[in-house]
Amino acid sequence: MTTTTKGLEGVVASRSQISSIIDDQLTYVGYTIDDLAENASFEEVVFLLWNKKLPNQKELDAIKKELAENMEVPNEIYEHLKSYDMSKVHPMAALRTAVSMLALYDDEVDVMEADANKRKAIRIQAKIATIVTAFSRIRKGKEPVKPKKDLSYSENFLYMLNGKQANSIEVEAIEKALVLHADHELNASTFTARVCVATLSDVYSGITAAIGALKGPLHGGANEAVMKMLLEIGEEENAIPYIEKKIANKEKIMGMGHRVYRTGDPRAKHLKEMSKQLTKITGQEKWYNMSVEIEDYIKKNKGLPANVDFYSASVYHSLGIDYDLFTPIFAVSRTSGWLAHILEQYEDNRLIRPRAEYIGPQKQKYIPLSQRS
Ligand SMILES: CC(=O)SCCNC(=O)CCNC(=O)[C@H](O)C(C)(C)COP(=O)(O)OP(=O)(O)OC[C@H]1O[C@@H](n2cnc3c(N)ncnc32)[C@H](O)[C@@H]1OP(=O)(O)O
Ligand SMILES: O=C([O-])CC(=O)C(=O)O
Repeated sequence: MTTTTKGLEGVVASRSQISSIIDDQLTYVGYTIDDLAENASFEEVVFLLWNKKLPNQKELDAIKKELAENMEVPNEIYEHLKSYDMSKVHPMAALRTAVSMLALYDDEVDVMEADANKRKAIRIQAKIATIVTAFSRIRKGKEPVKPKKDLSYSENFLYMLNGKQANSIEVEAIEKALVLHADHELNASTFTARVCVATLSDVYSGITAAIGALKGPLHGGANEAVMKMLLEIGEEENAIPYIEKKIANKEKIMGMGHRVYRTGDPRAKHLKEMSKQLTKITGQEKWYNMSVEIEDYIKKNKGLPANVDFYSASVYHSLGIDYDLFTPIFAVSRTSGWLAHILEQYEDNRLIRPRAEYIGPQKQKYIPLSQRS
């Protein structure tokens, strides 16, 4: 064994037909993220990622119907969510547990045939939106709202979150955010999902593991951290002194930098524009202005670009969403990508098992407990 690459940087660990990042351009099955963000619905993207082709009208109607019809979750999940001490539970921890729990109510959980796995994919994608929104309502002392079969995925998400039908601006924003976050090659949580199911473990295990990986602040958890930072800064004039202090203390600025992108994250410009428009509509321009100042400063002084998590923070905040729900919303979207990768992994599976370079002590002699200092 020779080379070790810390963090597996630059290591190509899998082949995939789902999404690519080439020369800082992101595509899903060869369609640019710009094209999809401007034109595609979330359901179209889900179909695309799972079937490697865009749906025709009949296929789109079918997947929309299947998702809407499978959104309800077993009562036991609601009861479990209601049993938590909400002052202590992060929604990503609740989501991780609830998705794992869903497996207990799926009769096909260990049926490993391709068709059964696709049916489970629909059920998980449908139900994850319900779990996130139910958690949010329950902790506010409200009853969960049942999904409506005639609403789209994004409409249902907002309907279940707020208990009323969303306006077109809100739906458009969530739809675009879901499209932008759906897949991203072999990011940490997707790799986690693939490693998990490559043991031939079930789909629910793969998604549960992926949620755990997304939760961390170096990955999906960064969008929540960005909003906390903006709130801590408070006013535009505090932004640069705050950032300068962090940089002087060698702290990282959340939402900045990326393992793969060098010139910029192609999703960030869409979220930046959304942030500009939404903060204007809602009279909260300071979050956008502050974000632009920070982005410019970090680009100039550290050469780092904003990533997908940076402007999504002010987008979700201007929609009135609690900041600890930002990463769960990322998970709702990314579930579509995780599922695509899980299905792809099963199609041509081999156990994923790299090696470690041992750098610990060698040839030690066992010392009996009584002789140890
Ligand atoms: C959806 C997503 O997962 S997108 C990423 C979300 N994560 C974040 O936004 C967290 C902040 N960003 C980071 O921590 C990193 O940029 C990562 C984890 C995204 C990528 O990291 P890596 O490629 O592993 O870079 P690494 O962490 O090794 O940093 C390399 C150098 O850049 C610096 N750096 C990287 N990101 C940042 C940042 N956000 N702020 C300040 N400095 C940074 C590091 O301090 C380090 O500097 P040094 O060489 O002087 O020690
Ligand atoms: O690809 C990565 O490393 C992180 C990322 O941007 C994502 O998962 O969307």
